[in-house]
Amino acid sequence: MSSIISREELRALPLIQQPSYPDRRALDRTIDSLEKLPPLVFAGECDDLRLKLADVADGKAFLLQGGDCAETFEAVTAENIKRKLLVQLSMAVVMTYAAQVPVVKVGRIAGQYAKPRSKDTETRGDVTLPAYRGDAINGFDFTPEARVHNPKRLLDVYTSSAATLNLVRAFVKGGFADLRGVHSWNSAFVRDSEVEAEYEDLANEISRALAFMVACGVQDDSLDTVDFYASHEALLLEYERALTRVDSRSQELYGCSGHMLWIGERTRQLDGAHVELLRRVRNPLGIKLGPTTTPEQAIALADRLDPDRVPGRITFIARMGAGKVRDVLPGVIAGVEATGRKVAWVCDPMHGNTFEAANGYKTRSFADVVDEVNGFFDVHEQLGTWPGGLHVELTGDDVTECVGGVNRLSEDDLASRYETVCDPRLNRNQSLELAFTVAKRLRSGRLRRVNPVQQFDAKEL
Ligand SMILES: O=C[C@H](O)[C@H](O)COP(=O)(O)O
Ligand SMILES: C=C(OP(=O)(O)O)C(=O)O
Repeated sequence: MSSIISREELRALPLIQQPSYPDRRALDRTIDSLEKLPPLVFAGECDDLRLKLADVADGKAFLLQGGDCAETFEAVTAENIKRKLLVQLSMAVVMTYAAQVPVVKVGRIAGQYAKPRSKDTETRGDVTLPAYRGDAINGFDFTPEARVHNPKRLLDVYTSSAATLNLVRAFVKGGFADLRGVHSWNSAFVRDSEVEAEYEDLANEISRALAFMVACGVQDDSLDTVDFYASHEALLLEYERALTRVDSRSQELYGCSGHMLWIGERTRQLDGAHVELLRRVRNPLGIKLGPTTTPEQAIALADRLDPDRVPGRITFIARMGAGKVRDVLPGVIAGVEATGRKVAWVCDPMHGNTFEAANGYKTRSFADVVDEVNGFFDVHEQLGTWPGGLHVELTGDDVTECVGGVNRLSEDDLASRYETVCDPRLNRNQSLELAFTVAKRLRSGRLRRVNPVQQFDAKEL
């Protein structure tokens, strides 16, 4: 059984991508407060998600993990939370119905407030200031005051995450996610594209199928609610350590800041502090794998973080880029599979496909995103392994941050609604379009070999 790492032990480890607080005593006071606060999630919920991810690893379910690149405190409003949920529920229903595979729903939500950055500073004209590292650390405004690293923000992360989780739980358990409302999930938006028409057709089909079930006397309460889990990058070691708790049932440790925690591409060093912290907790873990990943690295990470090979513990999130996925991913998958270990393989088609547009906006092309997703499916088809899921930066809003997609956004369009504080997200239409792309690949691939009726579980809709 693992023990909670002490503050001193943690601070002695090789730390990267961490804030540099000018006032260490203020940090300690904040950590004292966080340690006393209740956990944000219950260990049993983390176990439930781990079991569902074991099904993903086993080829029996598909993971949809999505949300903002960086959440902000300002955006914690009922309307924003509702829209984030709606886009993910809509995507999940597209994939579930079209592909007839249960979709495990996990948000990049209620904790995604810290960002690793390529550079410590940002320069505008002749002014250079600390880079914005997420609301957990400093402010987005380009002023010296806002950019100071302030530990008190960690308490705002806690309260914002708690408020978000509270509403998410109320929505998904309180009738908002009732499948019979599938039409209304998108009705708040103007219907202006082919992808929305495609969604409307699918919603009609689902409504007819439900009416048919009712006519046959099938009344299933499990259609009323869904399970929706929270995840974020466990980047801020002081915060994650302070929210580590002992589960009273099992005496095991859990990271209680979110159900699923992931380790980023920049902080997955085998002997680094992030791996050390997360190896001690029992949550399901994501590990980002970029284009330089070797099979040996992936195997070593899995062995270190999951020596007991607990089903559902490890999700490898490949973010290799459209140009590399077909070359690099097969060796990594083959290497890990050859050890006999079962992990969930998930595609993040965002982080390997970022570029700067001619007008200076950081963007991604929807065509590259689709190409990486297709590459991911191609690789799994060739290897006979299960393409277990999708990890995307997205929003339910009609922003203009990624070029292309059904509305054919150009680089000139980016300025009109570029709202992300870090990386560009798919907007609502691009997200739905991607869901249809994935659904088609799922339907035409692995599902040819299984009996869809055996896979169908109404609870997972
Ligand atoms: O989301 C991922 C990283 O935080 C982000 O891509 C870093 O962006 P940068 O290269 O602009 O620092
Ligand atoms: C920083 C992120 O990704 P990566 O570690 O893959 O760059 C992220 O998903 O927010």
